[in-house]
Amino acid sequence: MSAPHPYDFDLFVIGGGSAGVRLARISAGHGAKVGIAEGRFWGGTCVNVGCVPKKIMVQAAEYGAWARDAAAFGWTNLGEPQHDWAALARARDMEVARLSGIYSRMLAGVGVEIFECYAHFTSPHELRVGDRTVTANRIAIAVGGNPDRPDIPGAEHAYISDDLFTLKERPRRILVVGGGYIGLEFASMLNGLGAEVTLAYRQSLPLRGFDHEIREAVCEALTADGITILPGETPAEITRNGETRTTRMASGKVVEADAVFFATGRKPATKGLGVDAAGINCREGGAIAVDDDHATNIPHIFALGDVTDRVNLTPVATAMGHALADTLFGPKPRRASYENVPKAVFTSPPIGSVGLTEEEAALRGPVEVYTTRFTPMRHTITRREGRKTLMKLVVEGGTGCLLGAHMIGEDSPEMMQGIAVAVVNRLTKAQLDATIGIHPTAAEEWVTMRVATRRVGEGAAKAA
Ligand SMILES: Cc1cc2nc3c(=O)[nH]c(=O)nc-3n(C[C@H](O)[C@H](O)[C@H](O)COP(=O)(O)OP(=O)(O)OC[C@H]3O[C@@H](n4cnc5c(N)ncnc54)[C@H](O)[C@@H]3O)c2cc1C
Ligand SMILES: NC(=O)c1ccc[n+]([C@@H]2O[C@H](COP(=O)([O-])OP(=O)(O)OC[C@H]3O[C@@H](n4cnc5c(N)ncnc54)[C@H](O)[C@@H]3O)[C@@H](O)[C@H]2O)c1
Repeated sequence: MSAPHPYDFDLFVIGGGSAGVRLARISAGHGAKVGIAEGRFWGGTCVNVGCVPKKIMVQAAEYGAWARDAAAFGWTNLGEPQHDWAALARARDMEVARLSGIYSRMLAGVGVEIFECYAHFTSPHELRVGDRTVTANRIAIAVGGNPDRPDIPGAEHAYISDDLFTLKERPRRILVVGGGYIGLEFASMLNGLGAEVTLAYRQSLPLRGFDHEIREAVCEALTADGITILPGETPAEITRNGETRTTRMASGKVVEADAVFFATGRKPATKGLGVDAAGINCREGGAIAVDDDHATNIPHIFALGDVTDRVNLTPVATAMGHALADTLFGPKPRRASYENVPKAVFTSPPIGSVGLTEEEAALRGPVEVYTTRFTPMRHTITRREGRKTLMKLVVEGGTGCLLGAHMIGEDSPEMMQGIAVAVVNRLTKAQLDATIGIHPTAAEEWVTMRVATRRVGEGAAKAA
């Protein structure tokens, strides 16, 4: 499609991660002339230093536990499993390289012009891309974010999440700081791979925003797995003596470890992007401010994905990229929804969640809560500690509509994808009840929780 304007491209995308690649690929498929710049790695955070290598390492950790469990099922001559970190790193890095290669080839395949360098604005329609200057009718910022490091003395002695994927060997004693997704996933996985792990976070419970009962249950599970949990702790200083890092907390508590990981959040990657040269407004903290169609205050410049700091998950970034491409170049404009985004935390056991928590729902009006807690069949045999599954449904009083579903237990992220369809579409508890279970599974509990565990939110004002 030839461009009816004087610019080099119909669309130029800055950042070849989850959001940018999808936006560029679908836009080109609609016939737009598209360019994309990626300065570090095709596929972005998710493919290279996020979801993918993390999940491979989580799976590696599971095998150790399963090998230990196997004796309970009659397997013999197994011995104590030993983990080879370098072998895992090789397998992981090969898969990451394969996927990253697919991303760049996919773009070239649909005619997107790819630039393997950083880009920055020189004016609202012009970018410096490596040693070239390009112009575009529309520009999309999809530069993602970078790990943040608390500003404390000795912070340089700690690792950030990216560093996990280049470590040559597993440290023996590890302190993980942060009670969010990355803190919990890293603590659980590194413990499963044989490290002695301490997890410290500021609040009394981890995973702010998740259902309270699930937050309590994950602490029980991680503790049962041998992780030392330090709630209410914030690091104040790190000193290094040889390979030992000594972290002094604000409370005065001291933790010694061979490695400290900061998992204290991420910052939008807007530094050096030249947002001022284009006149783009940022929110406090650096995230780019956008409207419901991902337009910035400069109408032909868009931003999407983690750089907007809304729901920082890969499927959200890709959904927004796809919707924006359809809106700008497709036959029918559309928006993807930030409502009821299903979430998973890949701890052992993992967490799956969608919709309102019990606490959020109870603020809006009367709610029925259905819960079940049980030991899954596998662990009635292994007798492994801390393996209890918790499943809960949050149901609107009166209408019976499903408002939320939350679970900690094996396979919960896999199950939650299906349950999310019910919650997103406001199916009712009665419709779940009318669905026949699959036996014997843990998943059948979703359709067999008959009696409400409790009713809450009776006094709350019904939300408009
Ligand atoms: C350890 C970890 C685990 C995660 N696990 C999960 C998970 O299990 N599930 C999930 O849904 N999400 C997970 N996430 C979050 C997920 O990775 C992000 O939400 C997602 O990658 C965001 O996509 P994005 O396109 O906005 O940004 P990114 O994927 O970060 O892509 C941005 C790209 O822009 C490039 N770039 C930056 N500046 C420039 C510039 N000036 N010029 C050119 N290129 C530039 C960067 O190099 C990068 O490749 C995880 C994140 C981390 C850190
Ligand atoms: N399974 C998944 O889908 C998955 C996995 C990893 C990351 N992610 C995404 O990446 C984002 C970033 O992950 P994250 O875990 O870094 O961030 P997060 O926002 O989830 O958690 C950050 C944690 O660090 C704490 N913190 C912040 N500053 C601190 C300080 N100075 N000292 C001590 N603690 C401090 C916060 O209280 C919080 O507990 C997540 O919010 C999520 O959107 C998703």
